[in-house]
This record gives sequence, C-alpha cells and structure tokens, in this order.
Amino acid sequence: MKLTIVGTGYVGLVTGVCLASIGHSVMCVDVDQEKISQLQAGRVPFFEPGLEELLAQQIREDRLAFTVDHEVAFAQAEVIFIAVGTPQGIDGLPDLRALIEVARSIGRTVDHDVIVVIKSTVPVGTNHFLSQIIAEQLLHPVSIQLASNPEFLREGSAVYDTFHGDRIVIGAEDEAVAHTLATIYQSMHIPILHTDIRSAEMIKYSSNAFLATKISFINEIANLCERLGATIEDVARGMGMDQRIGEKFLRAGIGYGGSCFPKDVKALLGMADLSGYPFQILQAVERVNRKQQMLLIEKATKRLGKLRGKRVALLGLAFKPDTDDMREAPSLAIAGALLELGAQVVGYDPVSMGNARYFLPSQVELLTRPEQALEGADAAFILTEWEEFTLPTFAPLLLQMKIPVVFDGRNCLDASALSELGIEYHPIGRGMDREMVTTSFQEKGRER
Ligand SMILES: NC(=O)c1ccc[n+]([C@@H]2O[C@H](COP(=O)([O-])OP(=O)(O)OC[C@H]3O[C@@H](n4cnc5c(N)ncnc54)[C@H](O)[C@@H]3O)[C@@H](O)[C@H]2O)c1
Ligand SMILES: O=c1ccn([C@@H]2O[C@H](COP(=O)(O)OP(=O)(O)O[C@H]3O[C@H](CO)[C@@H](O)[C@H](O)[C@H]3O)[C@@H](O)[C@H]2O)c(=O)[nH]1
Repeated sequence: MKLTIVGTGYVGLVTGVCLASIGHSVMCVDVDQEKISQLQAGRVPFFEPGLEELLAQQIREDRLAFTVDHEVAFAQAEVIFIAVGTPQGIDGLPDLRALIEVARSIGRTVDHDVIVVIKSTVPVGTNHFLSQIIAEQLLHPVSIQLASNPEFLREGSAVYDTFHGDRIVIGAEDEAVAHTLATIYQSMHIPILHTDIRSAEMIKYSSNAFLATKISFINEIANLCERLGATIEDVARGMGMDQRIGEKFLRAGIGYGGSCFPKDVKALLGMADLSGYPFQILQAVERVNRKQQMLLIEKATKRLGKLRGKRVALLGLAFKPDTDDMREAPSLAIAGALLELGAQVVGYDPVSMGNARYFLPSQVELLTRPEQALEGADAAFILTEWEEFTLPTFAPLLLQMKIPVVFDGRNCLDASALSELGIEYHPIGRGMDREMVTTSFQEKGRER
C-alpha cells in the first residue's frame, strides 16, 4: 500500500523503514530539513541498532522516500500515520501542538479519501479532537477516517520490537478501517487487537504506567532486601518464575527514565486528576522513582561523608543501553543533585556524548574514555548498564580512582571480579548484614 509517515523520530522512522521492508511504498515527512537531508543520504540521525542497514536497503530498493513537503507527502497516500512528538507540556499534560499542526495540514492538503492513524502517544479523546480539527480545515469533499494505533517499541531494540511485538492495537470505530490497518501489518504475524479508539489510547498509557509500577515496586523491594539481608536478583527471579507476575521489568536500579515512562505516567496522572479520580498507586510510583534516582548519592554520602569537593565519575549517561537518547535520563537528576552538593562531576558514555553535552549542565566535564573519567575519582557511579562496563577489561580501570569505590546503579558489574582486584563494591538490593537483622527480629518476637 502507499503509506505516509509524519515525523521521522524514533517511532516514525522505525515504523517507516519496517513497513517499507515488508513491501509497502513509504513516504516519510518531517519539518526538520537537516534530518530529512541526512535520511535522504541514507544516514539515521540517532543511534538505533540495525536501523541504518535496513534504511539503506529500502532506499536502494526504491520503497522509501523522504520529504519536508506535506503536500508531496500526502498526494498519493492511502494511509497517513502520524508519529510526531507529544512531549510533556508545562502543565504536565502532553503538548499536542505538533499533532494539531499536522491535522490542520492534512485538512488543508488532502484531496482524496484517506485513513489517518495516530501512532503518537496521546491522551484519551485526542483522536476525536483531531478529527474535528481536520474536518474544520477540509478544503475538498473527501472522507477522512481516524484510527488509533499506539506504538510499543523500545529504544535500543526498536527494529526487533517492531517485527516481534506482543500485539498490535488498532482502535477504530469502523470495521473496514480496522481491516485495512490489519492488512498493512499482516505479514508480520503479530496478534492484532481491535478496540474502540478511546480504549486503544488508554491501552498505551495503562501499559507504560503498569511497567513503571513494576519498576518502582521492585526498587522498593530492593531497598527492603538491603535492610533485611536478602538478595534482590534471587528475589526477582523467584517472583518472575510465577507466570502471573512474569520475569520482565523486575530489574532493580536507579529508577526509570527515558522519553516515555516519566511523561506518560505524568500524563495519566493528569488525566486522572482532570476526571476527578486521584490515581493513588501511580502517584506513589512517581514518588518512589524520584527518590530512587537519588539512591547512589545517599549511599555515597553514607560511605564517603559530605560530597562537597569530591570528584564523582558518572559512567553511562543515556537512560538505558543501546540508545543515545538522554530525555529524562536518571543521569540528569543525579548530576544536578551532585552539583548542588558541591561535588565535581565528570561523565562518560560510549554513545550519547553529543546529546549528553546538550542535556547536562556545562559544569559536568565529559571525557571520551572511561579511564579519563575515573582518574583521581573519589566515587564511580554506574548509571547505564552498557555492555563495555560488564567486560573483564573494565574492572581494572577502576583502579585509576583515588580510592576504588564503585556504586552500581544497575547491578551490572561482577562483584567477585571487583573483590579480587580490591575494589569496594556497592550494588543495589543485596543485603549484607544478615546476622544483625535476623537477630533483632527474633529478639522483638521473644519480647512479645
Ligand atoms: N521514543 C519511543 O521509544 C516511543 C515509543 C512508543 C511511542 N512513542 C510516542 O511516539 C511519539 C513520537 O515519539 P519519538 O520519540 O519518535 O519523537 P521524536 O521527538 O524522536 O520525533 C518526532 C519527530 O516529529 C517531527 N515533527 C514535529 N512536528 C512535525 C510536523 N508538523 N510535521 C512533520 N514532522 C514533525 C520532529 O521534527 C521529529 O523529527 C510520541 O508521542 C511518543 O510518546 C515513543
Ligand atoms: O526492569 C527494568 C526495566 C527497565 N528499567 C528502566 O526503565 C526505563 C525504560 O526502559 P525501556 O522500557 O526498556 O525503554 P523505553 O524505550 O523507554 O520503552 C518504554 O517506553 C516506550 C515508549 O512509550 C514503549 O513503547 C515501550 O513499550 C516501553 O518499554 C529505563 O530507564 C530502564 O533503565 C528498569 O529500571 N528496570
């Protein structure tokens, strides 16, 4: 089919490239001329494993083209997917300005019947709102039907996720529209769930909010494990083997970040507030996450005393491995808090140094090799579980520190390898003082 994708960010570009690779003829449009020029030259403007190779193949085989001109982009389209950003606005709710602009442009430009699919994550009721905007702008007597098709890919594994998703959600009031969309994805053999539009919009927020809840829950369990002398990895494994719980998203750490969970949790809280329903669990999820991001600073202060004047090396700056995305990365909150405490902050990331420079305060010194960041450091914080930190070649670099003390916010280092090198290791959720805790509980029991 002839498809147009509006927005060539993480979602739009991956969707466009993947849909081209299963045989559709895809035109991608973006307002960012620089991005489009790079894409026309076969270069992906951000880091996403496997995407550039697949992009080049689609361009070569003439199934994928790019433009900044909406008119050109919409001219042949049978289906238009909108995947522009919906960042957090000043009131906590998503900023829908880019979507509204695209809706107006569709209304003014399209001169034939078309299906418009909202892939961006949008508050419940937005499809309806956008269909009104399109209708207000229509210049031609055409039928434009809207559908919701939320996206569930993760950055870092976006291409894999697109082809191996657990489900494709299609929110459409019209059976024929739902059938057309299902046909587009047919050859991916992914289960399709057809719902009404509002439910589809809600599925996206509920899914992200649930995953964020799982993370905050396991982080609280980890904090308790430390106090009660249990080991979080064993506890998570034992919980996850129960299929009703599931093993995924039970990795304890310094909390969730990224362009989705923080903003989508806020948006759902905002929607709940506006509808007069206080969403108490989700309020706690957010609170726990904010607190968890400060955990390594608490641990370091306990171990080293005041951090004023101390050199702290942040290793891993992206919000997760295999991406250069710095949006809402925990490293931002941690660096900010360390600077406020008067620490000297240095950072290193294998991939996201460019974005890190843009997002982090200028006082954070960025170094291009981990050993440079570690040299003379009083503490090292592991903030992203990049593979290179888990390789045997990494641990010896910690010996460059003033005193080798490492606080691992992702529990990704090998404790015994560090211990052999005489490196002091502080992971998350591994209780050390079993005797003390057990005894004090037994004593309390005896007193009663
Ligand atoms: N990033 C993810 O992993 C992910 C996953 C699932 C869903 N989502 C949702 O998908 C949407 C897009 O997210 P993203 O991370 O891809 O955003 P992004 O910021 O990476 O990309 C958005 C793109 O839209 C372009 N754009 C803005 N206005 C435009 C216009 N009028 N016409 C054409 N292009 C325009 C921007 O220039 C940019 O290239 C958001 O709603 C997000 O919540 C994101
Ligand atoms: O067990 C876990 C799993 C994840 N995280 C953190 O949670 C954040 C988000 O991770 P992940 O979900 O892997 O990355 P995203 O690319 O943000 O993907 C999420 O957000 C997207 C945008 O909505 C959705 O499409 C995806 O389904 C959803 O997983 C990161 O900071 C991770 O470090 C943990 O702390 N523990």
